[in-house]
Amino acid sequence: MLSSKFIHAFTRQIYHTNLITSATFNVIKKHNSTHTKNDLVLVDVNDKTGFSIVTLNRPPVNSLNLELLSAFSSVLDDLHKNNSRGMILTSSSSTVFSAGLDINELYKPDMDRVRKFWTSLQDCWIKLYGSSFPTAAAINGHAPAGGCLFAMCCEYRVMLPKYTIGLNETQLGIVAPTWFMATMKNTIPLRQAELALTLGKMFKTDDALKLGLIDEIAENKEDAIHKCEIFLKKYQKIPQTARALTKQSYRKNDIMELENNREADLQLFFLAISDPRVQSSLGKYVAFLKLKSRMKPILEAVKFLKGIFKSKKKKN
Ligand SMILES: CCCCCC/C=C\CC(=O)SCCNC(=O)CCNC(=O)[C@H](O)C(C)(C)COP(=O)(O)OP(=O)(O)OC[C@H]1O[C@@H](n2cnc3c(N)ncnc32)[C@H](O)[C@@H]1OP(=O)(O)O
Repeated sequence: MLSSKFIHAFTRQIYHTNLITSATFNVIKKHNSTHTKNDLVLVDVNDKTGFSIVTLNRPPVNSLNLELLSAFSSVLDDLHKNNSRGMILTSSSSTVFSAGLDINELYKPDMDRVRKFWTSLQDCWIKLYGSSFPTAAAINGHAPAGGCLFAMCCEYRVMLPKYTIGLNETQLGIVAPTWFMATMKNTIPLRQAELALTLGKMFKTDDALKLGLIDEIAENKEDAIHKCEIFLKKYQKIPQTARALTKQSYRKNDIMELENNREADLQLFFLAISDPRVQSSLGKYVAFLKLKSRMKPILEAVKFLKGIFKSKKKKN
């Protein structure tokens, strides 16, 4: 049975897709520009196609903190209100799509802030996974955990070579929420999803393609965006309402599961982050990331010297 909340959402959806006229959309087209949401999320509407390129812009790695999630949630609202023709999600970093949740929000959290943080994450997932407009991800860098989640929420994924993507939570000693798992189950075969989730596996671009976790590989960011546009254009001939309702029907059980249990999900999250073992795992992980970051110049120097040594050996 559909909850009354969801039926309302559907009715609203029909209202939006049918009754928001193209005149509304033209207003946006006329004022076509790059909008910013505190600079953390950039929105660029393409005049010709009507597609919005939404760029996550929180250097260095687009880790999802409360402010970034709030800005993204508000962008998703705007796209919905403006009856967007389609969205392409990407990143301003040249090597990272998104590093997932900001570990600093989870490690020794302030309880008031972390409540808002988790609620914002729930909001973003519900809005993105259930969006009325079609979505594609141009994955121009690594996409672990929450980064992979947002990419999987989109209906199409194009990724650049030699990066990694996956839900790696178990490797951090944490459990991905059921709605993260549901999103993966909607993307790759069930058995593969179970293995990927329990192993916390990160897939290289080629393997992600074989698995169906991504749909295409692109040469560079521009090519990825172009491929996403080709995908979105396929919907131009399909009546909007039929497309939107079909997508939402397909995803409604997962969405309703969270919609109906948001407080319980929040309490489960509180329970997890209050567990000393989880805090200890997160503490070690924060330290590991910091050490890895500091070691980078040394590792790069070693790599450089190895290269020189190899080429000298070849000459001899
Ligand atoms: C607890 C209850 C249950 C909750 C359920 C939670 C569900 C989802 C959880 C998550 O999403 S947890 C996040 C998981 N993310 C990761 O494991 C990714 C970690 N990061 C990386 O692997 C790498 O940073 C990268 C993304 C591959 C990029 O590598 P690169 O070499 O380009 O950059 P780094 O030098 O590693 O990092 C730069 C800088 O960013 C900091 N940082 C990286 N990731 C995060 C993060 N997720 N949160 C916060 N900060 C992050 C890293 O420490 C460096 O900082 P500085 O030391 O330079 O200050």
